[in-house]
Amino acid sequence: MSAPLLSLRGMTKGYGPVKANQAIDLDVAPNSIHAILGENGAGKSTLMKLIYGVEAPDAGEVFWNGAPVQLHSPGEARRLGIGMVFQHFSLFETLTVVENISLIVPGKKAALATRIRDLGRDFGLEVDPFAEVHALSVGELQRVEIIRCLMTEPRLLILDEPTSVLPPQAVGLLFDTLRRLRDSGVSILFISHKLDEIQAICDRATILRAGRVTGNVDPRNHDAHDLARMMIGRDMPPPLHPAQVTPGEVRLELSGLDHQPDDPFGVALHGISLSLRAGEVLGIAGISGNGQAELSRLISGEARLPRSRRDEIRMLGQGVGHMDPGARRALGFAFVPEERLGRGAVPEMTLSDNSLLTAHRLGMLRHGFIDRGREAEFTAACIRDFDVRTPGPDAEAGSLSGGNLQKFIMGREISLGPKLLFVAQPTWGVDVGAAAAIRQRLIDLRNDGVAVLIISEELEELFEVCDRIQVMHKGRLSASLDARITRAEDVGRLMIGSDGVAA
Ligand SMILES: Nc1ncnc2c1ncn2[C@@H]1O[C@H](COP(=O)(O)OP(=O)(O)OP(=O)(O)O)[C@@H](O)[C@H]1O
Repeated sequence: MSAPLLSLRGMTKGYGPVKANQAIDLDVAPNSIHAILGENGAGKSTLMKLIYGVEAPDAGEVFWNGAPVQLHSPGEARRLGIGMVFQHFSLFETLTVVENISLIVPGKKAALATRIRDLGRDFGLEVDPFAEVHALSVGELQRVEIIRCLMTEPRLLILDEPTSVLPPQAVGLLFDTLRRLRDSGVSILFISHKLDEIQAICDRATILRAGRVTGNVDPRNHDAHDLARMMIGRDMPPPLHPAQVTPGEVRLELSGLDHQPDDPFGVALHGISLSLRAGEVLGIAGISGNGQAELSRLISGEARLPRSRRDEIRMLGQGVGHMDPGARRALGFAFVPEERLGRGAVPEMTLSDNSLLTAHRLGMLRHGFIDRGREAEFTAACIRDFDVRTPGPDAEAGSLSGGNLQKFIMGREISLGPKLLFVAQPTWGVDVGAAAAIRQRLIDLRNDGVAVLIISEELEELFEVCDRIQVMHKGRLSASLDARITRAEDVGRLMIGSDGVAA
């Protein structure tokens, strides 16, 4: 390898008892796309935070072009030439692209707009500098974030799970951009759980397990199975076996639901109809931003209909359109929202207290007092059954890695023993081994007669677990398709609004 652009030696970082990074060595070559992979909680995000100066290491050295450097803040990292694009975008919706960029990059607006157009042309990141941010698609938002980073002329760009927010069609475009960047002299650190993506685009992969480096390979020389084994330390679980189940009574029914959300940037829903029975998994496919968030809020009860329209959403035999989430949960409904922090869990609270939020009905409240023993027992069982990597029930939810928090929330909701379970993005940010386990759990629930509704952007996932699929596009829901006989391309066509299947 040519002299590395960035070298880490012995990087170590602990959070209390958790050894998030232990003596990590890493060399990133110039002009390379370097993957960091590892299961949930392996220490990937921690390592990126050390490189970007967000966190300080307990021990270890950093070399930039061979010279030792200290990275005390993101500002220092940026001055050296290190940029980072986070998973969660930080743009102001009511400002234009160029206005957003001018908040960080100095210069006159006209000159900035020209640079935005030039970078767009050179790297396949076309976006209108004068477009208002709220009107952009997720793919365009990501382009703006990358452009903003490129304007500081980085030599190393860190991308944290960049494809997890993108619809399938946009992934190829992003990869073209990354290749062009590499060829123009920018190295890229690429975090992803998707092994096929890593093989498609990365020249090098460093694998982490439990905070240590367990492999450093050319991913093109290993198949996905090999990489998964290095990552999780064992073979992947065998494929799923959905049992023959005769669906039972209808547990969720929406009939011709129209809805205009309060949010001025929200998507209006038109004539949404679906029917889900006990012992069935129904999947809602679609590119995010087509009304899934609005539909989720109506089903969970976070958004409500007037009492007179309550029968437009029927759940477990009752019209529930006017009911709040607590009243719906009392009927046997459980729900995992897409946003883990803030809606799925309260980051500042312990896992035990987060259990209480939805599981209090399971005998955790007695005469107005919390039964702490019961609460801790329930939480410990979720942690054990769903392989949540954390010191224990007293850990704060915000201290868990993204994937482990997702496993915890899934575990909590499944442990409620619901009759109707609704999950948005069940395996978002979850590593391959844990994702397979979660999908198996969903199928087991179905086999046990639970009605399961899933919203997911991952078509493969939907085909793996669903009996039927409906596709959301511009606030409308397609007719129901039988997952066993429908082709992915047909769903793909409905996702972009060109109707290739007879509804
Ligand atoms: N601020 C914090 N306080 C306490 N523990 C933390 C903190 N940040 C991370 N950890 C712990 O450090 C370990 C590594 O977490 P990290 O977020 O780096 O993992 P990751 O590989 O990025 O996981 P994922 O794929 O789930 O995002 C985990 O056990 C996590 O719980």
